[in-house]
Amino acid sequence: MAGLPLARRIAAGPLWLVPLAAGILLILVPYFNLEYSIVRQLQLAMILSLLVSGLNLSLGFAGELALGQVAMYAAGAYTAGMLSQRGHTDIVLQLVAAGVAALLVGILTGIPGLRLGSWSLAMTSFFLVLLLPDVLAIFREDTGGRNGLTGILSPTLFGRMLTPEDYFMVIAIVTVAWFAVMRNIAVSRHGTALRVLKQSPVLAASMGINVFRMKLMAYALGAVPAGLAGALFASLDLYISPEAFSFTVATTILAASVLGGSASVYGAVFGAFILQFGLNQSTEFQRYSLVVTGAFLIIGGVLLTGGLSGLARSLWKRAVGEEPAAAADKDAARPDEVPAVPGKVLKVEGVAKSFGGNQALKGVDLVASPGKVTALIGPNGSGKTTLLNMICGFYRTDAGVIALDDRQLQRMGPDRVARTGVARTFQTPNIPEGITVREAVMAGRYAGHRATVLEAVLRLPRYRKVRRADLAEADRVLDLVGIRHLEDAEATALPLGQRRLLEVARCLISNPGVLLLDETASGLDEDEVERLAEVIRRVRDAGGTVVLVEHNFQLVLSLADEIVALAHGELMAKGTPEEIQNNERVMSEYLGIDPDAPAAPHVVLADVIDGAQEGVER
Ligand SMILES: Nc1ncnc2c1ncn2[C@@H]1O[C@H](COP(=O)(O)OP(=O)(O)OP(=O)(O)O)[C@@H](O)[C@H]1O
Repeated sequence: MAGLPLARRIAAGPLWLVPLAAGILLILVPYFNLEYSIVRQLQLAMILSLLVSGLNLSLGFAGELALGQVAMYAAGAYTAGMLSQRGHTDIVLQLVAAGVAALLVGILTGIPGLRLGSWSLAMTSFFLVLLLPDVLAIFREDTGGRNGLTGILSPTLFGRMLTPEDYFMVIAIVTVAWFAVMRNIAVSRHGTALRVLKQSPVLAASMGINVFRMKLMAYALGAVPAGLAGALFASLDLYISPEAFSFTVATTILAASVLGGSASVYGAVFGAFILQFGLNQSTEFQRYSLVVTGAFLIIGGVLLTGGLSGLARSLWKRAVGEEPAAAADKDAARPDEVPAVPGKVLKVEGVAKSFGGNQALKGVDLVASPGKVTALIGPNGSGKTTLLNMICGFYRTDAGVIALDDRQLQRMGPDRVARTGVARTFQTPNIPEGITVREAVMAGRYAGHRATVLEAVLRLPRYRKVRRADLAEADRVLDLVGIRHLEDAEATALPLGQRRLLEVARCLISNPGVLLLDETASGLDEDEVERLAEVIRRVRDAGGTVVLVEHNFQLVLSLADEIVALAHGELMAKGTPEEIQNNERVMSEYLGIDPDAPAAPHVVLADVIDGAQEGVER
């Protein structure tokens, strides 16, 4: 697809200039002599877009539904209002205090909400909104209770009283500054890590990311713009009351987020402006605001995947004419020299696990060494995946020891196990949406190499150093698996074979002590299996420790240095490929080949295995 020439030219330039220009226009609105009603709607829309942006951080980026933005909005507004009542009218002071107060509310409500897991954050934050009027009533001496907070003084800046025009500019500058922060977070390694978390907490933990801390960070950080919005709102009308923080406002924020596209940075602005101007089109709309909001929610959620920003993005892609990933060059050159992949010794001794009365593993031993491929085979239900999940820390052992070199893993959670050096792929490739191949691979270094969110927002030297290393390492491992030519493609758009190679690259970038490959060849055609086998050989020859859980017996025979065969949760056989091929129990129980059948087994074994394989593969 060729695309439109103008769109291609714009796409080649720095795209961030577009929102920057829009931001500058917004700041300059007071010079355009617009009607008062429009100016007011613009101010309210900017305040709403701050609220929506905060929700997007937890809902759109981290995948956690939280409705508590309104409570943090109120925390910011009442903090600023009460400061003002007491004569502290400086808007910068109020913004800082409101941001901190909202952050505290975010942390305090986020910890129990997230600890309880699944839907509890949505529920706790929902109750927070319902409880708000009562909380304000309890502290009515300070908050004015249901009557609202009066006596808020006009805002000042460094001792100077602000005119309405000045105050518009303050709101616009805060909004533009927050969206610059949000954009820097979204395109940083933290933004990618949040998308990993949204894709799957299991994936995030397997990459060494502390899921709880990451979710809390997204939720609490999302509180900051809500606090800022509260402070800006308090000084806008110089009066606040509980009605401004009602459940209707919570649904408006949610509807604007979904309509604009919650996984997008600037979608918050689209959604907020449409909701703000839409709801104020007529008094009828305002009277039935919940219904109107619901309609917007349905339009955004049902008719538009990814909201308006998702629609804009796909139209833009069509205009620019991006090449689909699958059409890219298939046989990219791979480097002859492979840098070392220093593996560690994985030892599993006497590991047992039962699920209720079902004894899935009954004391299994396994040793995987550097520079070797150790294959784990067995019929369906023999306990391979259970063992893999126990090595990775997803299941606790009932008995036995799992160690990587000298460190015991069996009591660690999955993120700690991953940080110790265990990396894994998944039976179904687990790849986050909305990021490129390069970003998906770089995410594998997130947990092992730190740069704080503040360093990312301000692009400080440590962040830039880590980022440079992320990029260089991504090039290295993408070269190693042979898909570097696809690094700018959308990761989820790759065909299955390349997605599996991407997962291997994402593991390798963390310099794993052991690489666990969970049925990596399933669903691949012959060429793809051969490419995968070549990659595994390269990793092994470079000194990596590889554990291969695989149903493709031919692949296992061609790659493995040692094969461990399980049956009914127990060791059935262990040995070299040759020994396993000659093991009658493996032949009969795993492959269903009758050892007494009249044939010269070694001559026809490959054909027999091929035939038997169809029965084994799922
Ligand atoms: N979370 C779980 N809860 C209950 N039982 C489980 C759980 N996970 C595994 N099992 C049981 O443990 C046994 C081993 O299953 P497991 O998935 O480890 O086998 P497998 O060898 O990986 O099979 P497959 O080749 O089909 O992936 C099975 O009986 C399975 O039903």
